[in-house]
Amino acid sequence: MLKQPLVTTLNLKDYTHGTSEQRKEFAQKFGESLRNIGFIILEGHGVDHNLLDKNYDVFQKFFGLPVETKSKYDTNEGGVRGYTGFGKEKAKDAKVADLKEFWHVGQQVPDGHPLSYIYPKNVWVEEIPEMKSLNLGLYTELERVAKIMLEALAMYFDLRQDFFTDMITNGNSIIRAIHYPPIGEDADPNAVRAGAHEDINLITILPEATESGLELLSDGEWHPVEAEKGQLIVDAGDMLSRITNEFIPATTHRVVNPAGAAKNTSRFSMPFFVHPYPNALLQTIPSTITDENPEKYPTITAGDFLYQRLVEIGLIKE
Ligand SMILES: O=C(O)CCC(=O)C(=O)O
Ligand SMILES: [Fe+2]
Repeated sequence: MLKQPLVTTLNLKDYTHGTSEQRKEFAQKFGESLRNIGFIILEGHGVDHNLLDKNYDVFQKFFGLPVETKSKYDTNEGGVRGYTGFGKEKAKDAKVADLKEFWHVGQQVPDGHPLSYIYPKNVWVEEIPEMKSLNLGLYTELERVAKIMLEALAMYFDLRQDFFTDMITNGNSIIRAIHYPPIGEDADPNAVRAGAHEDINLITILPEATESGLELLSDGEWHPVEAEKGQLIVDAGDMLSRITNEFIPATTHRVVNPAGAAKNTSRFSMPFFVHPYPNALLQTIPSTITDENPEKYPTITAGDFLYQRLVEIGLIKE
């Protein structure tokens, strides 16, 4: 018998263009796959490959700038906008920092919007003026896909259609463009590109990275997760796990260091972390509370939960 792949591939067109039966089937498979392994691979999402390529181009240009130039864009705003240099972030409970530098693009709300006083402003790079519209175009597209996925998830849980999408409208979602440089001779032998961790947010959408290395942990074993060109990887984070009373796991994953000649190659990725707005309540979905699985977590706001986790990973000092 053919071995089933660990991570299920789904086609979003079955939901966006399908009959009501196909939509239901998509929602069912999506929910079940997240439930089983916390990850799926997505096709048919309509994100233009040119847009992804062009974003990779500008991010590579940015990370190639001299350190002094990049540092101008380090806002020290808890690492949530602009540039964060090497050695700042480590996985929760890890002893050494990850081997990466990154760039964050957050939600844009109009001036005067209540959240405009809460969200730090995005930072744009003088040296690469085309970066702004490309990054915002990518943000809009990944947010569009996120909303469809979360609408399907609401169907899976028999919730009103906009249960999750209301939470992420003007949400604190963020694109994180990451550069993992070549592994130098002087690298700390204990340091990895991204240490084992769970994502903090509801779901994460990961366009395919420029190199392999992503792995997920299942039944105590690490398994590579590879997306082909044009596919997106989608995984569940702690916030989703929390409000589903751990019915959906936030699966642990990591990015391993390459071996051999690949050591000399940089790796770039650009996950989109889908977050609720800060005052949204992370409250257990009632249907996930049963006699065998009593409610595990008290209600907390998304903002308070995020703050706790950013302290744990070293991006905010208490
Ligand atoms: O770089 C990747 O492929 C994944 C990175 C990741 O898991 C994260 O930043 O949370
Ligand atoms: Fe992650």
